[in-house]
Amino acid sequence: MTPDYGKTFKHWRAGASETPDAPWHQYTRHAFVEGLRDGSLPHASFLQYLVQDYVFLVHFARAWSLGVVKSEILEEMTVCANTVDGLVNHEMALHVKTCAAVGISEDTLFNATEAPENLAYTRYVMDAGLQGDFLDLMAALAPCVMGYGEIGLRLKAEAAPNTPYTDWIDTYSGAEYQGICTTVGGMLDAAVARRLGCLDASPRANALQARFTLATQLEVGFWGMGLRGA
Ligand SMILES: Cc1ncc(CN)c(N)n1
Repeated sequence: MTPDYGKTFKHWRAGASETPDAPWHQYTRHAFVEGLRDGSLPHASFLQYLVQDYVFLVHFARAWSLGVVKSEILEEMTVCANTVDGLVNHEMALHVKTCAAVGISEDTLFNATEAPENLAYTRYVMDAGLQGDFLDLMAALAPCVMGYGEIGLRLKAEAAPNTPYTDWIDTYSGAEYQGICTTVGGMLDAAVARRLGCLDASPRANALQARFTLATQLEVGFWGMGLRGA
């Protein structure tokens, strides 16, 4: 079942599910994800993904901070600031703890060299926010937030009992992360209504959908990097 993260996400998700190659499906059902689910993902692949993902989250926290800058009202600012807190102080704790257990320090994580797929994704999102307005930024950020929420919930329900990746699954299916998805989804609906009225009828609908779909494709590339090795 698709989680309810608001009607804007539902609309964009549908838009990324209708094209022949269905980027949303490729993202949320990627072989990397299925490897987390059934436990077949090699641990070395998981670790090198986590190292890249730590750096990814540093840049995503920067992009959500840009959301504070581009907010028009305090409620938007609050959600963006709380999301930065969630990324930096909670989600990244998974990466730090898992990597520390195999001797990878936080310093090593912070200074890791970015893989091209990582660089492309994070800088695309940052550029969407710098070049565009709050909604351009949110359309590029939404697949990251909600996609992992959707994946986390599905894997929580479907994971093999002996998968070694339960910490990862619990992080993204847990109340804290799910709360962020729901709150961001609600804020997004209000932000769209405030700026565009009805999303469907807006002349910006296609451009925003294109941003969401491209960010989804960049998520697919990120999983691919994880499987291949950075
Ligand atoms: C690449 C990627 N996309 C999304 C998430 C979830 N915040 C993440 N940690 N990494």
